Amino acid sequence: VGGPAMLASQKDFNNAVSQVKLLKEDPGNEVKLKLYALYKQATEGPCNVPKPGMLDFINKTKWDAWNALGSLSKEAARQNYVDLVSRLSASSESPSPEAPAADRKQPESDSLVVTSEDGITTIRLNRPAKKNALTTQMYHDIIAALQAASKDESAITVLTGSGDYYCSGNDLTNFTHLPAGGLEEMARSAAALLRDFVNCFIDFPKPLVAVVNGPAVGISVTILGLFDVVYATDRASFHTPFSHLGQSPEGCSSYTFPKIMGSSKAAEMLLFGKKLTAQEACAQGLVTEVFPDGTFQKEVWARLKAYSKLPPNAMRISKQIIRNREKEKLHAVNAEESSVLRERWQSDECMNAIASFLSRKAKL
Ligand SMILES: CCCCCCCCCCC/C=C/C(=O)SCCNC(=O)CCNC(=O)[C@H](O)C(C)(C)COP(=O)(O)OP(=O)(O)OC[C@H]1O[C@@H](n2cnc3c(N)ncnc32)[C@H](O)[C@@H]1OP(=O)(O)O
Repeated sequence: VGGPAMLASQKDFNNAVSQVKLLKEDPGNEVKLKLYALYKQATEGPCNVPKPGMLDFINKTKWDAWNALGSLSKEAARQNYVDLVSRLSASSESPSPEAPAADRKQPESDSLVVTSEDGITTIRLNRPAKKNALTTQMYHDIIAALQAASKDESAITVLTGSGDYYCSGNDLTNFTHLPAGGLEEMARSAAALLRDFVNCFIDFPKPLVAVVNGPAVGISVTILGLFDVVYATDRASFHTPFSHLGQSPEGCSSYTFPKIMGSSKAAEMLLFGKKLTAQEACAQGLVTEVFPDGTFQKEVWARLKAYSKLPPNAMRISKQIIRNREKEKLHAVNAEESSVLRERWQSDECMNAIASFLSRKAKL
């Protein structure tokens, strides 16, 4: 993964502040409140003034919006302000401001489709012929999509798959393109990518929902412990065959799974690769709710559309309260899991398992 994207400069910010005054359309109170909060955060940092009294309604609303930005850095607030103003300027000139993901940098390949509609940003794995196995490019594109979604106007972000599978995990051919530095270099760069990828889920600030439209394997299962809600079709299954592949758990599952389902159920999945049905995963607490396949899409999207109308700041803040105290621990777990896998990927056990799959001798 390349370095962080360049953040907006003070000059960009000043230009955006002037641009706001030239907007042709009134952006409405909610957006004005967001602009106010980002401006305060960008210029003064985290909210540091006493909360106005209950009856001072206007100032209290402004204070709440500023305070909701928590410890967002001045630089990130400046960038968010510039992004918001540039979207507002574009939409006041464009005839179709609601065009899905119009202002979003689209993924590099068609294997990932990102859309924004009805307050929901949807990241769809779109490689159905390969059961949505994750290529190296897809990891990069998902990272970029999550970073964009964390700053966009949507209230909720969803990850789902196209076709009959949710995701068959890491594309095992990722390990067949040996770089000049050989196996060691490949394992090093895979571990760095894995770590960045999982960090994005740990840090994601808005409600994150998995719409599991079919069987899920490997890393697509382990990261579910970092989602806020997981809806599954009754056709889904949940499989983490790490020992079969000579690998070890990732996605913080070595920590989240024992916490969610207790250590012996977690061990059955993570050590012995026991595949869970959707109902079993729900009973273990990994899945929030299971729906009949025939009505899955209709029921889930109707529910998500209703949830996306809830006040977005309240949802963000509630997520922060629920997740923040765990973040440091999760980052440490992610670092450890990635470094253990770096060694595993150089082992004979792992190489033989991958070779077996690729030569069509083994399937899960
Ligand atoms: C140097 C940088 C590298 C960066 C890498 C980043 C590293 C991060 C890695 C994090 C660690 C992740 C771990 C995991 O996710 S472990 C799990 C890995 N997944 C698997 O082992 C699944 C393998 N697939 C199967 O067993 C079966 O395909 C499956 C049971 C999923 C479906 O079986 P079914 O019979 O229904 O369908 P097919 O097998 O015919 O599949 C259709 C085609 O899709 C291809 N396929 C499916 N899954 C994968 C996969 N994971 N990797 C590669 N290819 C996959 C399959 O080969 C078929 O292709 P063809 O039609 O061409 O034959």
